[in-house]
Amino acid sequence: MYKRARIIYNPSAGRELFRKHIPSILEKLERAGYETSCHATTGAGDAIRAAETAVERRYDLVVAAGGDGTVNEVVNGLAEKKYRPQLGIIPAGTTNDFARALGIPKDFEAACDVIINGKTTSIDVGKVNRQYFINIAGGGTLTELTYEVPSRLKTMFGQLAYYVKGIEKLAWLKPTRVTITSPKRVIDEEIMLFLVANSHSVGGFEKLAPKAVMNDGYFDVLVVRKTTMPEFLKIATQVIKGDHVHDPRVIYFQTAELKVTSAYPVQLNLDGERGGTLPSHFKVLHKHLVLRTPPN
Ligand SMILES: Nc1ncnc2c1ncn2[C@@H]1O[C@H](COP(=O)(O)OP(=O)(O)OP(=O)(O)O)[C@@H](O)[C@H]1O
Repeated sequence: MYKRARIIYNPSAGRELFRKHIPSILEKLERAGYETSCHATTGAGDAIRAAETAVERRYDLVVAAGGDGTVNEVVNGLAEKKYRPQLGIIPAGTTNDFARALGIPKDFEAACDVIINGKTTSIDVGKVNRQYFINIAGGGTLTELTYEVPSRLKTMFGQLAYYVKGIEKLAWLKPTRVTITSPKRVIDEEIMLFLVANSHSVGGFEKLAPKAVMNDGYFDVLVVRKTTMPEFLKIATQVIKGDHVHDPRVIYFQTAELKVTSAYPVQLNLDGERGGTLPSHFKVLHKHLVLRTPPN
């Protein structure tokens, strides 16, 4: 019996280089025994629909080729369904945090080899209200910076655009009072931001949530309490080594479930994309998706 693979790619992702590699990627997958077809996404939300269609058509494998935004949309198209094809990732975006956390190579061909020859790993998926995330969710003023960089600017300057915009945005970071309720603890105070991580690698920081494991059934929650801006910047510099989790202004814990509410309109960010506003109910869906990952 032959197998079928659907490549869902974002032609505008990253430096728009993926399209040129399609013939060789198709060849590789066909040689590995997959009858393969492609879907080029047309705009926001299209990868969700494409993934839903791949479920209906009973594909064995869905390959998400793009950045974290595309991977997030594909996950949103698969996560709700009873039958879920396996997921492969080709990191073709500006930000490929999730692929990096999994150790998937940046080279398209090498990433395709991982899909073909790698192992299958069941990983947790985060559910927040009616949406899903695979890498990280966050709330607070700082997390708004990711969607304020126009797409063209990102194509030209890549990651650099984030940092320039990020520095500008830091001045706008405002503490907000939120209530975070998990089975073991309640936090009710003014905070700078909160992060709910499934993996340890976010925004190029390998140790943002140092204890996070993608299939342990838990989120790693990081809360930065109200601080002054110089203090906040000091915490930010500690992130490089993972020392921030020991800072008294940082709360770090693991939980499979939490609720976050606020009397103020706090924006949510899911895998770098806009995710609505609080209140939010976060739940781990343990080992919910099967991914193709590098052998070690
Ligand atoms: N054909 C298209 N043209 C423009 N935008 C698109 C197209 N297809 C999808 N998109 C949008 O592009 C967004 C970003 O995609 P993706 O993450 O794959 O790339 P990226 O280069 O890493 O960008 P980002 O860093 O913003 O995530 C997606 O959320 C999607 O809504």
